[in-house]
Amino acid sequence: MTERLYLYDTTLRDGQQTQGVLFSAAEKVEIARMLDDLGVDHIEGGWPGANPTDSDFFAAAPKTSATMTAFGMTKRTGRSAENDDVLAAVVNAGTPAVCLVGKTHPFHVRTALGVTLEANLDNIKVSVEHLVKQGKEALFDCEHFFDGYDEDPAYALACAHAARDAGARWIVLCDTNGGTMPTRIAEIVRAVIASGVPGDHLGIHTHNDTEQAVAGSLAAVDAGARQIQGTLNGLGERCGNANLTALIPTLLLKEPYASRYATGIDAENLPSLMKVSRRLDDILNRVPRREAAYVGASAFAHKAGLHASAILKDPTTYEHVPPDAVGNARIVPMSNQAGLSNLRKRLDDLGLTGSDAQLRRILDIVKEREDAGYAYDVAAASFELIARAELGLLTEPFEVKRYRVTVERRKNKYDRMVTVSEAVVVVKVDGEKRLSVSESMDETGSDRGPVNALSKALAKDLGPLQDRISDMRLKDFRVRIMQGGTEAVTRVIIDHEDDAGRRWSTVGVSPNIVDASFEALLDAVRWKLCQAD
Ligand SMILES: CC(=O)SCCNC(=O)CCNC(=O)[C@H](O)C(C)(C)COP(=O)(O)OP(=O)(O)OC[C@H]1O[C@@H](n2cnc3c(N)ncnc32)[C@H](O)[C@@H]1OP(=O)(O)O
Ligand SMILES: CC(=O)C(=O)O
Repeated sequence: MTERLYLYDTTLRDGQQTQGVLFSAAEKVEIARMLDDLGVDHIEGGWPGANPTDSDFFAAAPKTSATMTAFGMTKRTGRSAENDDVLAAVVNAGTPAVCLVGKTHPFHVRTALGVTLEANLDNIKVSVEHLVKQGKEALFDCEHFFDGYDEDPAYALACAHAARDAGARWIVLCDTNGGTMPTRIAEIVRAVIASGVPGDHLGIHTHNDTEQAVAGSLAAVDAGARQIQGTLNGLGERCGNANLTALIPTLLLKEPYASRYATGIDAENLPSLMKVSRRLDDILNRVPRREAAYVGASAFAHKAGLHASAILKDPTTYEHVPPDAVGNARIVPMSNQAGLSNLRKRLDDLGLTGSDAQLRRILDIVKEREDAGYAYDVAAASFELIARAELGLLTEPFEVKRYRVTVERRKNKYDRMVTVSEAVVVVKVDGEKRLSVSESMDETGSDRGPVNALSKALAKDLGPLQDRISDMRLKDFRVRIMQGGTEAVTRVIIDHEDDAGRRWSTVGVSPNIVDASFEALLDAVRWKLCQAD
């Protein structure tokens, strides 16, 4: 008989507490949809009232099968729950569930809140009762529970019971500072269950300060907790939270969890995990962690000769789960054979074939260029151009003779200082030179920057080819400085789409951001023309 384990995602709240992470409301909506498609049970959307972005998100929160949850803190001492404006903003966010954090460690009650232990207990009780009265599913995050339990078990338990008696559906034990060992987490979870909080009302929320957040969560489950809180890619305050991107496959694929528990994640959905993880990195403009468990690019990369040779005989020799179970792929980077196998598959998908010599040449070019900073896994259109060129299947219908971009700060006709970029591109089509000039101003008079000017100039007049590129639209532009220091180069990835619904990505690399951008823009036009061919 399988028991239900519940997954509570806090990417949009604790994940947003990661240094350097700042989601827009629209990005939060996209991430919430991804989480919902994945199948988590709760989505903690943020703290309504704490900042305009979180308030905007809740005002237009997407409809989800997962329970959308607003986060906040217990009411402050000296006012009623009804009159606490911070609590009111959380309760009024319109979510079916609310999770409130409260202190459970006497040291924090005295030092951080500066109130008596009794007043804190009353704040917990009254705040949770207030949620229940409003018809909310109430969750109570017991902040610093494990450290609090070690100082004063009776008080930590009293806080958990105050919330439970007030009607909280979930009592979530938090290892807020992330320093508790998994064995101690298990002991304390067992003690909480023995005190009368049933395991199917107990959650675990761990931080990764000793790189054991996932282990701590599993220890809590082994001890009887039935809700796990975590984040995609392990985002979160300081060193992060329990990484759901690692926990989810472990729960679905590893014993004793796979046969003992059911989660809301459909096994058929598991292969979408890698895409979800990459999309989050993409939104954050972060380089995906290659060594990430299950979803990292290196998670199934077999570099050592001994490993590579055995893998080709039977992949289970060096793989603990099949890579496609999580949407990942096997890579054998040091083996020519394995490299060619991968390449053949990609060319096959494009309806292309070539000789072994041609394929080896393509492989060498890709490897050399990736070593120089190109990234063909996220720029498939640029890869296709390399492959077509080497296979003799690419015609170049125009040639770029030169281009120039200038950036000028000047007064406009309303006597306001504005920045304007101007781009000039000279191309040769059918033996005829064509010069195009474009500015970076859009129709509203706003400056769209030098790359926009360059893009418009390049696509402005390709003479007889113009009709074939006129529906191209630049959708996204991502810049990353690679390597750093004096060796730094800039990598630019540009996404385009067209009226046929195609979306394609191209890459450019150079020490100069304008050159890198132009290379990516040029590849985009060349790819579009070769599709039309
Ligand atoms: C463990 C966690 O990760 S919990 C989540 C923490 N997340 C965040 O803090 C992000 C969002 N926070 C914010 O935007 C702001 O801190 C706000 C809007 C919530 C509050 O801002 P401010 O009113 O300016 O207060 P400030 O942040 O300086 O201090 C927090 C206040 O809450 C009090 N407080 C902290 N925890 C609790 C609690 N569980 N219940 C009641 N009050 C609490 C503190 O004692 C402090 O009050 P004080 O200034 O009277 O001592
Ligand atoms: C609530 C929370 O994020 C913590 O205690 O870590």
